[in-house]
Amino acid sequence: MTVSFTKYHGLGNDFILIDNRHLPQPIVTPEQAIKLCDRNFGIGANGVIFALPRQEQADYTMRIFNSDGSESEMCGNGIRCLAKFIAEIDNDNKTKYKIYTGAGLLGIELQPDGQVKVDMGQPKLLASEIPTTLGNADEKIVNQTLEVAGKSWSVTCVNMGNPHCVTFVENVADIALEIVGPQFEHHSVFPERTNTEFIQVISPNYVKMRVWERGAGATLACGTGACASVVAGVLTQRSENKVTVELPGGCLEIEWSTTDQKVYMTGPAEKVFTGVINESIMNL
Ligand SMILES: N[C@@H](CCC[C@H](N)C(=O)O)C(=O)O
Repeated sequence: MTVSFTKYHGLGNDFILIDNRHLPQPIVTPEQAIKLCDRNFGIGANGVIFALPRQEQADYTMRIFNSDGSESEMCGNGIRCLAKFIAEIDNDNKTKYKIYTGAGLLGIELQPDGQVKVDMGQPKLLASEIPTTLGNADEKIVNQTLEVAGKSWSVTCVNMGNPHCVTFVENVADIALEIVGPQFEHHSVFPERTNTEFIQVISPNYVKMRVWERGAGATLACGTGACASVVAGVLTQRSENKVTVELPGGCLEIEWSTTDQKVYMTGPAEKVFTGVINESIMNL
């Protein structure tokens, strides 16, 4: 069995895109995804994304496996890459798509300057929705204390389809990501693990972010994480609702709309190369 793929990235958060239009289930298994994401023995990526047949009123369904083989409900940088990939394989002049994800039906717009704008939906904020056992199930987790790696952190939790734990710090450069990141990810208060964002507020509409992703580790950018961070910034009165988020891979423009309470993300997505996966890798 041979499988064709296209490699894309959104601010250095990189993905293997698979045309899965003919089948409702991913044609690559989680075990194969781990191998494909390996930077030495595979193609190298933070995850594998599938363009699956439509569901409900969507044009397509998106699914994503992280580089550790776990599945996520949603991926912000990935959905921008998927939109460009779909435009390429459909080869039409459409600029608007509806994509069904684990966060529901999301609207995407390819903009004339090459950027992609995504309606990321409304954030979920209750502890039971994150999910986290920090605090009561029916309350928001805002500025709550969490002990991680022998230190007390003030955290705010946001679900953007996937779980996020946001913490504001003096200087993101000081965070020992490889040490604290895994301890947040696997903390017992997060039954489905968590993505963790470390945020330094430069001004009310400009923040710096570093991220430790569930199932992928330190990445150069995380779209859902940038959205969660702006929501957390508003909830804790540290930022405005329209913010430039600077990540190691570049900047995303995020707005938490006061009109429809949805989060809007605008950023780039770039094709890198196409290829065919060797049969021996698929057979593991
Ligand atoms: N990088 C992504 C998020 C990918 C999924 C995440 N690791 C998870 O398991 O929830 C983004 O850009 O949002």
